[in-house]
Amino acid sequence: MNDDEPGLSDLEESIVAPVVGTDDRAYEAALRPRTLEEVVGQDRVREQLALVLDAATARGSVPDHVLLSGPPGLGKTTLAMIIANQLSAPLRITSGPAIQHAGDLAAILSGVMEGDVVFIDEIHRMSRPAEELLYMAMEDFRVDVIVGKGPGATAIPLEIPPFTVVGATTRAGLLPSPLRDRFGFTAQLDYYEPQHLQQIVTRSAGLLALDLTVDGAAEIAGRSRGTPRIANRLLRRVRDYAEVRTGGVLDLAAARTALELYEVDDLGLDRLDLAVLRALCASFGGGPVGVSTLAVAVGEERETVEEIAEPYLVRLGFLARTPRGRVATPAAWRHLGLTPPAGAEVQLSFGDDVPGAQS
Ligand SMILES: Nc1ncnc2c1ncn2[C@@H]1O[C@H](COP(=O)(O)OP(=O)(O)OP(=O)(O)O)[C@@H](O)[C@H]1O
Ligand SMILES: [Mg+2]
Repeated sequence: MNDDEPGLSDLEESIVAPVVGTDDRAYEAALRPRTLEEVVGQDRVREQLALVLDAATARGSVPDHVLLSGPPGLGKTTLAMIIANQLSAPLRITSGPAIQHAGDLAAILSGVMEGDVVFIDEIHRMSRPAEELLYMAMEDFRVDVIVGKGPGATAIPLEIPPFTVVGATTRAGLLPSPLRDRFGFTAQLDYYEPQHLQQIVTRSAGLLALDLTVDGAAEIAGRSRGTPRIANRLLRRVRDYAEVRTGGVLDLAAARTALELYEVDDLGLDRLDLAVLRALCASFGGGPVGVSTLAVAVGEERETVEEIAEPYLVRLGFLARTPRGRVATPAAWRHLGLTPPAGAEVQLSFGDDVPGAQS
């Protein structure tokens, strides 16, 4: 995992964290859709991808390189596996952090066979020299293998057969544009609608042979923050509860009680999210307040507040990052059962998303 990214241990502990946790892995393999038809939601991406793959198959050529971009847990790895599956092609899996030297990538690419799919997860974390090698391989199907060291080193060009790179990134903005430009197709994954999440947990319940009712599924979906990975994780917590307390029926009451027990509220806010909102409204009158001050008030690192709690609060329209600091919106006050002060609307006119705004 990405040890260098702040607050990750907190992320993994949290039940509503979008990133993969240790107990997700075993389940995810079983719950992953294996074909495009099984993928729920993301209709546009699914149609576009189907077209790219079908056209290549019809032409008897390899498809364009594909970049999958979007927040954690929305299905990038799933789609990469499906691409290889639909092409009946072997999938070679690697990741940006694993490719620190151009030679690491050269070693992988020099073993590629015609039509292989090379999946590079977290592609934005590759080293610069490796990126440069990748451009060339993607465009010209050629890599320069460096033989020897220092001034005597020579580059031996090596042809590689046509293949397809599937890159995945949570931070498309960090990809240098020459690399981005070499992908013929970019799929931008977006957060899921509640009805799609409901379909996803219903499907997962079927695969796990669970007795999940329609309203139970809707309840879990509503608390899943638009993210299939979270939906599947909440489903497992509700299952635990149901097995022990309700004889195995995952209905609305079981879902509600279980998720309240795990401190996931009806919008999917957890303890940290609520602590941030409460501090902002109750201790700082709704702001503006600097993020560092806010972090101290909830007893967390600034990074934890900024990267774990805030993105979803901003997405919900509960918190605004203004040049003068963080501000609670009237919706946030109301979610806490508080009355927004007069003028809460006015404060928002400072702007709504200024990353790195005053702290
Ligand atoms: N469209 C979907 N339909 C059904 N299940 C899905 C869908 N998308 C994702 N999932 C489920 O969510 C889980 C997480 O998806 P996946 O691992 O593909 O996310 P990711 O985008 O690769 O995340 P990360 O950025 O952390 O690598 C999968 O195991 C799968 O069960
Ligand atoms: Mg992934």
